[in-house]
Amino acid sequence: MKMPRGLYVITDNSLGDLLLAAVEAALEGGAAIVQYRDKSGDHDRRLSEAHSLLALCRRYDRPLLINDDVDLALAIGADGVHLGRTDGSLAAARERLGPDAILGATCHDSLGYAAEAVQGGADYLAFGAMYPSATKPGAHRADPAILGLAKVRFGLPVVAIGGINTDNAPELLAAGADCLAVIHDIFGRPLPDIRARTAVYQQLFD
Ligand SMILES: Cc1ncc(COP(=O)(O)OP(=O)(O)O)c(N)n1
Ligand SMILES: Cc1nc(C(=O)O)sc1CCOP(=O)(O)O
Ligand SMILES: [Mg+2]
Repeated sequence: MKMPRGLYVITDNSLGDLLLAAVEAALEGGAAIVQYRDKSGDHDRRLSEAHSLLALCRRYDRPLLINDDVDLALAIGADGVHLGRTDGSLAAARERLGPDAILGATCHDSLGYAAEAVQGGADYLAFGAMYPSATKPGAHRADPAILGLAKVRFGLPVVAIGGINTDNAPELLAAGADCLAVIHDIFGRPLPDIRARTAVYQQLFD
C-alpha cells in the first residue's frame, strides 16, 4: 500500500476498551493512516488489538502501521512499521517485511538522521516534536522549517509530529508536511468528538 497524504492518527494506551470505536470514528472522519502504538508489553492483548485494527483499517482501505515492533507487523500482516532511532535497523525491517511495506523513520530535528533513514530504505521521514506535546512532554523540539528542507533534499513524504492541533496545523502544511501525526488532539477527546475533529484536519488537506 502507498503512503497517503493526510491526517496520520496514532493510538494511545489510555483508550482502553474504546480503542476500536475511537479509531473507527477517526476513519469515518477521514484519517488517512493509522499507527498502533502500545507500550504495554502485553503480548496477547497487543496481538489481538492489532488484528482487530487491521480488519477495521481494511474496511476503510487505509494502511495500518505498527509502532516499534516488526514481529507484530509480520504476525498480523500489517502494512508497515514506524521505527525510532533505538527501535532497530530499518534495512533489517525492510528485508523482513518486503518491498511493499511502508517504513517510517523518526528523524527528530536532524537532516543527518534523515539521510541515514533514506539509506536504510525509509518511505517517509518523521520530524518533531513540532510543539510541546502532552503525550511526550520530554520530546526534543524541531523547527517546522526542517520539513521543507528534507522534502527538497530527499524527495520523500515528510511527517510532522508532536503537539499538533487544528490551530498550528496550517503552519506545518505551509512548511511542507505531507502528513500530520496526532495523538492527543484526536484521541484525547470524548468519543463523540473524534469524528468531527478528524474531519476538521481532513479539510485542511483538501
Ligand atoms: C509518525 C511518527 N513519528 C514519530 C514517532 C516517534 O517514534 P519513536 O521516536 O520511536 O518514539 P515512540 O513512538 O516509539 O515512543 C512515531 N511513533 N510516529
Ligand atoms: C510519539 C511521539 N513522538 C514524538 C517525536 O517528536 O518524535 S512526539 C510524540 C507524541 C505525539 O503525540 P501528541 O500528538 O499527543 O503530541
Ligand atoms: Mg519507537
